Amino acid sequence: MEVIRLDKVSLWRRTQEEFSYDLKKTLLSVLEGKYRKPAKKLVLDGIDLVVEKGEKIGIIGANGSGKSTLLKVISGILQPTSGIARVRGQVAPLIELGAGFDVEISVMDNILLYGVLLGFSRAEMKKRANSILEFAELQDYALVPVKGLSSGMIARLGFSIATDVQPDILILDEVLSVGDEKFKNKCEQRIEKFWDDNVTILVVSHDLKFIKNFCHKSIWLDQSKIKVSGETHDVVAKYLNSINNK
Ligand SMILES: Nc1ncnc2c1ncn2[C@@H]1O[C@H](COP(=O)(O)OP(=O)(O)OP(=O)(O)O)[C@@H](O)[C@H]1O
Repeated sequence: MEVIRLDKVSLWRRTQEEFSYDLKKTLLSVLEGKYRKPAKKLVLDGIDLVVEKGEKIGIIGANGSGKSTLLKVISGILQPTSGIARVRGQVAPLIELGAGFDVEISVMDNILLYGVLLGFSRAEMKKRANSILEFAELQDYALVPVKGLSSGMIARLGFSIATDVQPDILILDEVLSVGDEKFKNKCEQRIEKFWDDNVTILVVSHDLKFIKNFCHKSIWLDQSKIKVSGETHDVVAKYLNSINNK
Protein backbone atom coordinates (compact mmCIF):
# COMPACT_ATOMS: atom_id res chain seq x y z
CA MET A 1 0.00 0.00 0.00
CA GLU A 2 1.27 3.43 -0.96
CA VAL A 3 1.76 5.73 2.06
CA ILE A 4 3.71 8.65 0.60
CA ARG A 5 3.43 10.17 -2.84
CA LEU A 6 5.15 13.32 -4.02
CA ASP A 7 4.33 14.60 -7.49
CA LYS A 8 6.67 17.22 -8.93
CA VAL A 9 7.22 18.84 -5.54
CA SER A 10 9.20 22.08 -5.67
CA LEU A 11 9.94 24.51 -2.90
CA TRP A 12 11.40 27.99 -3.00
CA ARG A 13 12.80 29.47 0.19
CA ARG A 14 13.99 32.95 0.93
CA THR A 15 17.70 33.17 1.48
CA GLN A 16 19.52 34.44 4.53
CA GLU A 17 18.72 38.07 3.69
CA GLU A 18 15.25 37.61 5.07
CA PHE A 19 16.61 36.72 8.46
CA SER A 20 18.27 40.12 8.74
CA TYR A 21 15.04 41.79 7.67
CA ASP A 22 14.89 45.22 9.22
CA LEU A 23 11.93 47.51 8.59
CA LYS A 24 13.86 50.76 8.97
CA LYS A 25 16.60 49.63 6.60
CA THR A 26 14.00 48.40 4.10
CA LEU A 27 12.12 51.70 4.16
CA LEU A 28 15.34 53.66 3.74
CA SER A 29 16.39 51.52 0.81
CA VAL A 30 12.96 52.03 -0.82
CA LEU A 31 13.28 55.81 -0.35
CA GLU A 32 16.77 55.74 -1.79
CA GLY A 33 15.57 53.63 -4.69
CA LYS A 34 17.96 50.84 -3.76
CA TYR A 35 15.38 48.31 -2.64
CA ARG A 36 15.90 44.74 -3.82
CA LYS A 37 13.46 41.93 -3.18
CA PRO A 38 14.97 39.24 -0.93
CA ALA A 39 16.53 36.55 -3.09
CA LYS A 40 14.88 33.15 -3.21
CA LYS A 41 16.41 29.77 -3.76
CA LEU A 42 14.93 26.63 -5.23
CA VAL A 43 15.60 24.11 -2.44
CA LEU A 44 13.51 21.24 -3.85
CA ASP A 45 13.21 20.89 -7.59
CA GLY A 46 10.55 18.65 -9.14
CA ILE A 47 10.73 15.78 -6.65
CA ASP A 48 8.75 12.64 -7.56
CA LEU A 49 8.63 9.95 -4.89
CA VAL A 50 6.45 6.98 -4.00
CA VAL A 51 6.94 5.07 -0.74
CA GLU A 52 5.11 1.84 0.09
CA LYS A 53 4.07 0.87 3.62
CA GLY A 54 6.91 -0.69 5.62
CA GLU A 55 9.68 0.50 3.32
CA LYS A 56 12.87 1.84 4.89
CA ILE A 57 14.28 4.62 2.73
CA GLY A 58 17.67 6.28 3.16
CA ILE A 59 18.21 9.84 1.97
CA ILE A 60 21.80 10.83 1.24
CA GLY A 61 23.60 13.72 -0.39
CA ALA A 62 25.92 16.66 0.22
CA ASN A 63 25.31 19.40 2.80
CA GLY A 64 22.57 21.73 1.62
CA SER A 65 21.25 19.37 -1.07
CA GLY A 66 17.73 19.49 0.38
CA LYS A 67 17.49 16.32 2.53
CA SER A 68 16.06 17.94 5.67
CA THR A 69 13.78 20.11 3.58
CA LEU A 70 12.37 17.01 1.88
CA LEU A 71 11.66 15.42 5.27
CA LYS A 72 9.96 18.62 6.44
CA VAL A 73 7.66 18.57 3.42
CA ILE A 74 6.74 14.93 4.08
CA SER A 75 6.12 15.77 7.75
CA GLY A 76 3.83 18.64 6.78
CA ILE A 77 6.11 21.22 8.47
CA LEU A 78 6.71 22.92 5.11
CA GLN A 79 4.25 23.22 2.22
CA PRO A 80 5.54 22.77 -1.34
CA THR A 81 5.45 25.89 -3.52
CA SER A 82 4.21 23.70 -6.35
CA GLY A 83 3.39 20.03 -6.83
CA ILE A 84 1.49 17.71 -4.52
CA ALA A 85 2.57 15.86 -1.38
CA ARG A 86 0.23 13.13 -0.11
CA VAL A 87 0.96 11.26 3.12
CA ARG A 88 -1.23 8.60 4.68
CA GLY A 89 -0.97 7.73 8.39
CA GLN A 90 0.45 9.21 11.54
CA VAL A 91 3.88 10.74 11.08
CA ALA A 92 6.42 11.04 13.90
CA PRO A 93 9.00 13.51 12.68
CA LEU A 94 12.27 13.36 14.58
CA ILE A 95 13.72 16.50 13.11
CA GLU A 96 15.46 19.16 15.15
CA LEU A 97 14.52 17.32 18.32
CA GLY A 98 12.85 19.57 20.80
CA ALA A 99 12.65 22.57 18.48
CA GLY A 100 8.96 22.85 19.32
CA PHE A 101 9.40 23.15 23.09
CA ASP A 102 8.40 26.20 25.09
CA VAL A 103 11.47 26.64 27.29
CA GLU A 104 9.69 28.76 29.89
CA ILE A 105 7.25 26.04 30.97
CA SER A 106 7.89 22.74 32.74
CA VAL A 107 8.96 19.45 31.20
CA MET A 108 5.55 17.97 32.08
CA ASP A 109 3.63 20.83 30.44
CA ASN A 110 5.82 20.48 27.36
CA ILE A 111 5.01 16.78 27.16
CA LEU A 112 1.31 17.66 27.12
CA LEU A 113 1.81 20.44 24.58
CA TYR A 114 4.08 18.48 22.25
CA GLY A 115 1.73 15.52 22.36
CA VAL A 116 -1.13 17.71 21.26
CA LEU A 117 1.04 18.92 18.36
CA LEU A 118 1.60 15.29 17.40
CA GLY A 119 -2.16 14.75 17.43
CA PHE A 120 -2.86 13.26 20.89
CA SER A 121 -5.36 14.48 23.47
CA ARG A 122 -4.15 15.97 26.77
CA ALA A 123 -5.78 13.10 28.67
CA GLU A 124 -3.88 10.53 26.61
CA MET A 125 -0.62 12.41 27.04
CA LYS A 126 -1.14 12.51 30.83
CA LYS A 127 -1.35 8.70 30.77
CA ARG A 128 1.82 8.48 28.71
CA ALA A 129 3.81 11.08 30.66
CA ASN A 130 5.42 8.63 33.09
CA SER A 131 6.77 6.28 30.47
CA ILE A 132 8.04 9.28 28.47
CA LEU A 133 9.87 10.70 31.51
CA GLU A 134 11.24 7.28 32.36
CA PHE A 135 12.64 6.59 28.90
CA ALA A 136 14.20 10.07 28.78
CA GLU A 137 15.55 9.48 32.31
CA LEU A 138 14.09 12.79 33.38
CA GLN A 139 11.71 11.71 36.17
CA ASP A 140 13.33 14.18 38.57
CA TYR A 141 12.88 17.03 36.11
CA ALA A 142 9.12 16.84 35.51
CA LEU A 143 8.45 20.22 37.10
CA VAL A 144 11.62 21.98 35.95
CA PRO A 145 11.27 24.52 33.10
CA VAL A 146 12.84 23.22 29.89
CA LYS A 147 15.36 26.09 29.93
CA GLY A 148 16.92 24.33 32.94
CA LEU A 149 17.81 21.23 30.86
CA SER A 150 20.98 20.62 28.89
CA SER A 151 20.69 20.34 25.10
CA GLY A 152 21.26 16.57 25.31
CA MET A 153 18.42 16.26 27.84
CA ILE A 154 16.13 18.28 25.56
CA ALA A 155 16.95 15.96 22.66
CA ARG A 156 16.22 12.94 24.88
CA LEU A 157 12.86 14.39 25.83
CA GLY A 158 11.98 15.07 22.17
CA PHE A 159 12.98 11.57 21.11
CA SER A 160 11.09 9.99 23.99
CA ILE A 161 7.84 11.85 23.26
CA ALA A 162 7.91 11.28 19.52
CA THR A 163 8.60 7.53 19.80
CA ASP A 164 6.40 6.73 22.79
CA VAL A 165 3.73 5.46 20.46
CA GLN A 166 4.49 3.45 17.39
CA PRO A 167 3.91 5.80 14.47
CA ASP A 168 2.89 4.69 10.96
CA ILE A 169 5.71 6.72 9.46
CA LEU A 170 8.91 7.51 11.32
CA ILE A 171 11.09 10.32 10.01
CA LEU A 172 14.64 10.46 11.30
CA ASP A 173 16.98 13.33 10.60
CA GLU A 174 20.43 12.52 11.96
CA VAL A 175 18.81 12.00 15.36
CA LEU A 176 21.20 9.30 16.41
CA SER A 177 24.00 11.82 16.55
CA VAL A 178 22.54 13.48 19.66
CA GLY A 179 22.73 12.32 23.26
CA ASP A 180 25.46 10.39 25.05
CA GLU A 181 26.52 6.83 24.12
CA LYS A 182 24.22 5.16 26.63
CA PHE A 183 21.18 7.04 25.42
CA LYS A 184 22.18 6.50 21.80
CA ASN A 185 22.11 2.74 22.36
CA LYS A 186 18.67 2.99 23.92
CA CYS A 187 17.42 5.02 20.96
CA GLU A 188 18.87 2.52 18.51
CA GLN A 189 17.08 -0.33 20.25
CA ARG A 190 13.79 1.51 20.10
CA ILE A 191 14.30 2.37 16.44
CA GLU A 192 15.32 -1.21 15.67
CA LYS A 193 12.02 -2.41 17.07
CA PHE A 194 10.23 -0.07 14.66
CA TRP A 195 12.46 -1.42 11.93
CA ASP A 196 11.22 -4.93 12.48
CA ASP A 197 7.59 -3.88 12.59
CA ASN A 198 5.63 -2.61 9.70
CA VAL A 199 6.59 1.02 10.25
CA THR A 200 7.59 3.07 7.21
CA ILE A 201 10.89 4.81 7.89
CA LEU A 202 12.68 7.63 6.11
CA VAL A 203 16.12 8.42 7.38
CA VAL A 204 18.55 11.19 6.51
CA SER A 205 22.11 10.35 7.44
CA HIS A 206 25.69 10.97 6.43
CA ASP A 207 26.47 7.58 7.99
CA LEU A 208 26.47 5.49 4.79
CA LYS A 209 27.21 2.29 6.70
CA PHE A 210 24.04 2.78 8.71
CA ILE A 211 22.06 3.48 5.53
CA LYS A 212 23.50 0.36 3.84
CA ASN A 213 22.67 -1.81 6.86
CA PHE A 214 19.15 -0.63 7.42
CA CYS A 215 17.59 0.76 4.25
CA HIS A 216 16.51 -1.30 1.24
CA LYS A 217 16.09 1.72 -0.95
CA SER A 218 17.78 5.09 -1.06
CA ILE A 219 17.54 8.47 -2.66
CA TRP A 220 20.54 10.60 -3.51
CA LEU A 221 19.71 14.29 -3.51
CA ASP A 222 22.00 16.62 -5.39
CA GLN A 223 21.39 20.36 -5.66
CA SER A 224 17.69 20.11 -4.79
CA LYS A 225 16.99 17.27 -7.26
CA ILE A 226 16.87 13.49 -7.07
CA LYS A 227 20.07 12.43 -8.80
CA VAL A 228 19.65 8.66 -8.37
CA SER A 229 17.12 6.48 -6.53
CA GLY A 230 16.74 2.72 -6.20
CA GLU A 231 18.49 -0.15 -4.40
CA THR A 232 20.65 1.24 -1.60
CA HIS A 233 23.92 -0.48 -2.59
CA ASP A 234 23.62 0.92 -6.10
CA VAL A 235 22.73 4.47 -4.98
CA VAL A 236 25.50 4.57 -2.35
CA ALA A 237 28.06 3.23 -4.83
CA LYS A 238 27.16 5.93 -7.38
CA TYR A 239 27.26 8.62 -4.69
CA LEU A 240 30.69 7.51 -3.44
CA ASN A 241 31.94 7.28 -6.99
CA SER A 242 30.94 10.87 -7.69
CA ILE A 243 32.71 12.07 -4.53
CA ASN A 244 35.88 10.15 -5.32
CA ASN A 245 35.96 11.49 -8.86
CA LYS A 246 35.67 15.14 -7.79
N1 LIG B 1 14.99 28.03 7.28
C1 LIG B 1 15.50 28.17 6.08
N2 LIG B 1 15.23 29.25 5.32
C2 LIG B 1 15.74 29.39 4.10
N3 LIG B 1 16.54 28.50 3.50
C3 LIG B 1 16.83 27.41 4.20
C4 LIG B 1 16.34 27.17 5.51
N4 LIG B 1 16.81 25.97 5.94
C5 LIG B 1 17.57 25.49 4.94
N5 LIG B 1 17.58 26.35 3.90
C6 LIG B 1 18.31 26.17 2.61
O1 LIG B 1 17.75 25.07 1.93
C7 LIG B 1 18.77 24.32 1.27
C8 LIG B 1 18.65 22.86 1.67
O2 LIG B 1 18.86 22.75 3.06
P1 LIG B 1 18.66 21.38 3.84
O3 LIG B 1 18.79 21.69 5.30
O4 LIG B 1 17.43 20.71 3.36
O5 LIG B 1 19.92 20.55 3.35
P2 LIG B 1 20.48 19.15 3.84
O6 LIG B 1 20.69 18.34 2.62
O7 LIG B 1 19.60 18.58 4.89
O8 LIG B 1 21.90 19.57 4.44
P3 LIG B 1 22.79 18.95 5.64
O9 LIG B 1 23.41 17.69 5.14
O10 LIG B 1 23.82 20.01 5.84
O11 LIG B 1 21.90 18.78 6.85
C9 LIG B 1 20.09 24.98 1.64
O12 LIG B 1 20.47 25.80 0.58
C10 LIG B 1 19.77 25.82 2.85
O13 LIG B 1 20.57 26.98 2.86
